Amino acid sequence: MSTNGRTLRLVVSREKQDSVIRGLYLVTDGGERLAERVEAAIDGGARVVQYRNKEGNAETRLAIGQEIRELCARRGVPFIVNDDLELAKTLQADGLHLGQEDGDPREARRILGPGRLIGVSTHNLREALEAQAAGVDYLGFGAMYPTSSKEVEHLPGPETLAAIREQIALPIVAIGGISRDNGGTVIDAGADALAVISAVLAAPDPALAAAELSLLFNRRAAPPRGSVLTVAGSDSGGGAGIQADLKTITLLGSYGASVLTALTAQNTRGVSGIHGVPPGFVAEQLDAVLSDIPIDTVKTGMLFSAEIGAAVADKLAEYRRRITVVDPVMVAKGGAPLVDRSAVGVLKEQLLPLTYLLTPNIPEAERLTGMTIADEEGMQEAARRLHRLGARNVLVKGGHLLSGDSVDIFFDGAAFHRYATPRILSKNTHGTGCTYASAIATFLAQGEPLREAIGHAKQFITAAIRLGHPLGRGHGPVNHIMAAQETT
Ligand SMILES: Cc1ncc(COP(=O)(O)OP(=O)(O)O)c(N)n1
Ligand SMILES: Cc1nc(C(=O)O)sc1CCOP(=O)(O)O
Ligand SMILES: [Mg+2]
Repeated sequence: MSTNGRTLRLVVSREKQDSVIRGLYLVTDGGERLAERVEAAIDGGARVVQYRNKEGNAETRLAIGQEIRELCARRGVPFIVNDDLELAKTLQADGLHLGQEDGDPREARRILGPGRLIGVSTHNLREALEAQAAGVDYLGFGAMYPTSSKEVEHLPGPETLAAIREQIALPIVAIGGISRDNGGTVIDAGADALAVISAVLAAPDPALAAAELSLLFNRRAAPPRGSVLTVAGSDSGGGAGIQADLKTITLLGSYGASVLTALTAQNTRGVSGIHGVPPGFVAEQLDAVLSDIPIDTVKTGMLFSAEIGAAVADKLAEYRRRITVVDPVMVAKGGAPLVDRSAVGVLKEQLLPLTYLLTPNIPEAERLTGMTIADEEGMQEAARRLHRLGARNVLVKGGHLLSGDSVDIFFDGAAFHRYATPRILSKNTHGTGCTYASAIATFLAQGEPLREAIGHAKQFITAAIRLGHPLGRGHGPVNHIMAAQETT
């Protein structure tokens, strides 16, 4: 592997835990702007790139291969060629991937020489054991699910992967129909890497798609699993804000870091004073954390002013944070305003386009859209409008609608999903929104796909309200610790 002109020999280890074959393994498609999309996927977290080109003449395949080869060398990402041993040699690839009909891996190893990665496509235990005996460095195994990217003859699925896992010591790269919603299941079945074409390269934002898939591997991390940065205000009463966020993140099993945007003198009865943190110091806190600590997801709460909102948006963009849950805090439980009018404008113009999931309650959704929301249909329309304003995904929380179950409406730009739990009548609901959004950010950081993370967080917040603290003379806090014990 050559990087910046220096030639670094790729250290190939066949020990599974030391192998570079892990995480998101991107396989190229035949589309336009391939290098641009591959680089975006690398930005998002792709750790290996396989150049797979079944079309075009030799000259075209070589030219495109050279472009991707140079990109991978520049970014320090292993570059593997599919099918074609000669092309792998010409491009000085870091490895070669062979199908069952693409030649003998032993011969490929002899010709490519030591220190190159050799992988073989397998579809059942016999093929897997044969490849392992032939001394390859990793196995492809598929297809996991039906796919439109290839005519597959075999569909062993994650169940068969789980069944062969214990007999295979090599890294297993699962492939076929893998997406953000099913990738977790494939990892749980034993895959060390997810090979993906269309879920990343055909996505409107390949970097975000790669980030979502890469995050799934935190399912395997040791505790504290995943890291969450909360950017919010301090609630001296401890029930909401940074305090609620860090309790939630920690009690659910992740690592929490925090950036303060404001100090509030607050208790269960309301807010008696607010001091905003100087925007430049909010930016300085964000630099301190994001320049040093590997943060998986970000959750924002009270931003207080337009200047602070702009500083947060600038830093999220600068550090390319893609998985950000934005809880558009506007009013405290007791009715005190927590943002000024200009802050709402910055939230809409600068923060929403950087938002992975927006979690407004009804009043916040009404303020952001100018609508009046009286029922689920209104919630759906609000979600559509907020998605059009730039939020990738929207969860409109129905807690303020006073009838029936507590229903939240999710929209991802294509489909709606309804989360309903029994409504719990309690006055001890201080910090509900902060806690819910932090729980979603935490479960995302732990490698749960978005819709699963929301459902898990909905169960958690419902328990936290049900077990709420009758603390103080006003709205008591939800019960983070007992809810965590019940839902983790
Ligand atoms: C990791 C990985 N697994 C499987 C494949 C499939 O390769 P392909 O050349 O498309 O088909 P076969 O030759 O294996 O039948 C792959 N490219 N990468
Ligand atoms: C290239 C390939 N090989 C498979 C196998 O089962 O060996 S499935 C497949 C297609 C993978 O594309 P997508 O991520 O778009 O489903
Ligand atoms: Mg092949």
